[in-house]
Amino acid sequence: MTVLRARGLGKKYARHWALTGCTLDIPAGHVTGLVGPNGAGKSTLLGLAAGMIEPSSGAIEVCGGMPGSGPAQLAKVGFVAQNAPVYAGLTVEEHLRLGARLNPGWDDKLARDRIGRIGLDPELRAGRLSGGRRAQLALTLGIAKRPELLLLDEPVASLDPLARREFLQDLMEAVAEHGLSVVMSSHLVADLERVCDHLIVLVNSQVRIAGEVEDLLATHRRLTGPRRSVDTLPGDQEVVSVRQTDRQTTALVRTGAPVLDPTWDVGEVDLEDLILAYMGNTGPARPALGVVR
Ligand SMILES: Nc1ncnc2c1ncn2[C@@H]1O[C@H](COP(=O)(O)OP(=O)(O)OP(=O)(O)O)[C@@H](O)[C@H]1O
Repeated sequence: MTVLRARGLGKKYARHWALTGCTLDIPAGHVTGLVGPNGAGKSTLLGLAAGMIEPSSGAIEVCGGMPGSGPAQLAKVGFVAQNAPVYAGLTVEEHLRLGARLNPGWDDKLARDRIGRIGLDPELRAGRLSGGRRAQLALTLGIAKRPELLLLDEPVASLDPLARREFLQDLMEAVAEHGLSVVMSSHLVADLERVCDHLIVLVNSQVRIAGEVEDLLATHRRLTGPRRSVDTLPGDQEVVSVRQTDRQTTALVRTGAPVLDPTWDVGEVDLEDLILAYMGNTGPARPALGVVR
C-alpha cells in the first residue's frame, strides 16, 4: 500500500522552484528518511504532503486523499514542522485537552504517559519550555493523534542524545504496533541509520534517489584503484561520485552486477557514504533510478 504518491510534483516560490518533477511512491508501514542539503526542498515536500502549501505543478495524494482537503484527511496525517509549533500561551495540560478535542483518534493514555516520562510539568506554559522540551511536546501531540502518516521535519534536532534515542524508540514502537507510516527529514545520518528502512535524497529541488535502504546498499559499491578515468567503466556501472588523488581513484558506483575488473578493489558502502555521494552529485537527476516501492 502506498501512503504518499507524487507525480511530477513541483512548488514554485515567485520565480524559484523549491521542488520540481518529484515522482515518488512511499510505502505504508515504514519509516522513510528524507535527506538533502539545506534548501534542497525537504520542508517543501513535507508541507505539500501535509496540505500546508499547494503544488504549483503535478499531483500529490496522501493516504488516498488530497492533502488538506477536509477534516477526514487532516485526521489521517500528523505534521510536526521544523520549529516544533506549540501555543506559547497554553499550558502542557491545555495542549493535551486541545489535542483530545481536535483529533478523533486521540490516544490520551499515550500522551499522558509520554508527558510523564519526559517529566514535563502539565501546568507549565509552552512558551516557558526549553526548545528541546517544546519539541518533545509537539512530537507527543503528533504521535498521540494516532495519524496514519506522521510527517516530521527535523524532529530530533534540538533533543539531547538520550531524549533523541527514546523518541526514536517510541516512533519505532508506533510503527510496529499501529502500522504508523513516518516520513522524517533529518541531517543526522546515525539516527536515520537506526530507524529508516526507506530513503529519499533530495538535491537542488529534485529527487536524486529513492528506495529501500537494503536495496540501495546492495546496488552501490565503492571502487578503489590506481588513478585513472572513470569514463572507462562499463555502462552498467553508473558513477555517483568520484575522488582522485595523484595516485588513486575512488568511485562510488551504482551497479546491479558484480564488478569483474580485478584492478579495482571493490568495497561495500554504508548509508552515510551513499547519502554523501548523492548529496555531492549535482548532475541531472534520474528519478527512474529508484522510485520507492
Ligand atoms: N515561503 C517561502 N518563500 C520563498 N521561498 C521559499 C519559501 N520556503 C522555502 N523557500 C525556498 O525554497 C527552497 C527549498 O526550501 P526548503 O525549506 O524546502 O528546504 P529544506 O531542504 O527543508 O532546507 P533545510 O535543510 O535548510 O531546512 C529554498 O531555496 C528556500 O529558500
